[in-house]
Amino acid sequence: MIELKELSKVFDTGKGSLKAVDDVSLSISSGEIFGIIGYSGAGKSTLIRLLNGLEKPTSGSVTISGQNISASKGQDLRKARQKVSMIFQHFNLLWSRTVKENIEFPLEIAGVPKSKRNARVLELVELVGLAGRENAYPSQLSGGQKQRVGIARALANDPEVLLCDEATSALDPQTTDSILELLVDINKRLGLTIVLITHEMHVIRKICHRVAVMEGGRVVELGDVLTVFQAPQQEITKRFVAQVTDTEDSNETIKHLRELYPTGELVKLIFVGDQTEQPILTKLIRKYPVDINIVHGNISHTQRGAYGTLIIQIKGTQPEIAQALAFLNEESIQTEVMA
Ligand SMILES: Nc1ncnc2c1ncn2[C@@H]1O[C@H](COP(=O)(O)OP(=O)(O)OP(=O)(O)O)[C@@H](O)[C@H]1O
Repeated sequence: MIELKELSKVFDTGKGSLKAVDDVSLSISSGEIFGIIGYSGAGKSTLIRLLNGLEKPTSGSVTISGQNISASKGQDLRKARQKVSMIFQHFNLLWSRTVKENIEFPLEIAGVPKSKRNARVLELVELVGLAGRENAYPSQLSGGQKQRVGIARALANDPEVLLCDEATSALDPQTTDSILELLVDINKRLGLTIVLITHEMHVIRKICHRVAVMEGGRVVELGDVLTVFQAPQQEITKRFVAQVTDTEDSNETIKHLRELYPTGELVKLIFVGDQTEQPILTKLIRKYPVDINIVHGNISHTQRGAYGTLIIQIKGTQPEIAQALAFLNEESIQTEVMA
């Protein structure tokens, strides 16, 4: 569906040249929700502008549904860009137009006749949950409602790809969740391919199928969300994953427990997918004469299934503890004895 091949973008700054996107190759399947995460300056915005044809690559290519966007010009480029739509952090609505008129705008530009426009706008208003607010002005809407208008407007001309540029960064956590749910809903209902850029790992965890981590213009890690959360490879990915799993609390608790119980072992267990629903600890204490103390735990849900971490203290003799750990490994639970 989307194919990036050896894509690079170099900017000439006053102080020399700067590689904002550096040799990126990846492909995104039709119907996928693909996340790109990185800190400020990593090259995410430049990459997304290359995707919608607003920037020309210095080298490499962007192909969407078989059409090379980066090599197209004039009428061809306009046609190719119709397949791609975008929503923004600050919504980019027309303030002097109502909800209905904002959503209608891209239809007007595309030359859709007035009679057809009305029906399409009402359909979109319904789809994004704004029924009853058609005649309100953007200034009368909450942030979440403004983004719903942005989404409806982006969908007006039936794009194949929706690009989301930090689309929830200006929203509070609850509103963020409702917009993310809407994106998942339209992805499923319309089979729309979604590419989003963000610096927030919870956005990736909640809705993406796969994730690419960007640093210094390069994609340094790429994989299925569940795999990346379970076993991040790069330092930067570990930091992003820690945003949504580790808490200050757990470190404090471990330190505290170490002082309270100098004996035994503190072990971090990592569960993935179906394992999160199995009574593995019950089996363990029935089988081995060890005591288990649960110190900290959480389960997170991704679009690809659940994963969880649990920190336990195991008390018993050294051979008993070793047997218990071997049992957990046999059950395919990843274990990490904490120092
Ligand atoms: N038009 C431009 N001219 C010169 N340098 C640019 C231009 N656009 C981006 N850059 C530089 O390219 C690098 C990548 O910027 P980019 O905006 O793509 O990163 P980002 O990951 O989106 O960060 P942010 O979230 O802060 O926008 C930065 O060092 C930036 O200063």
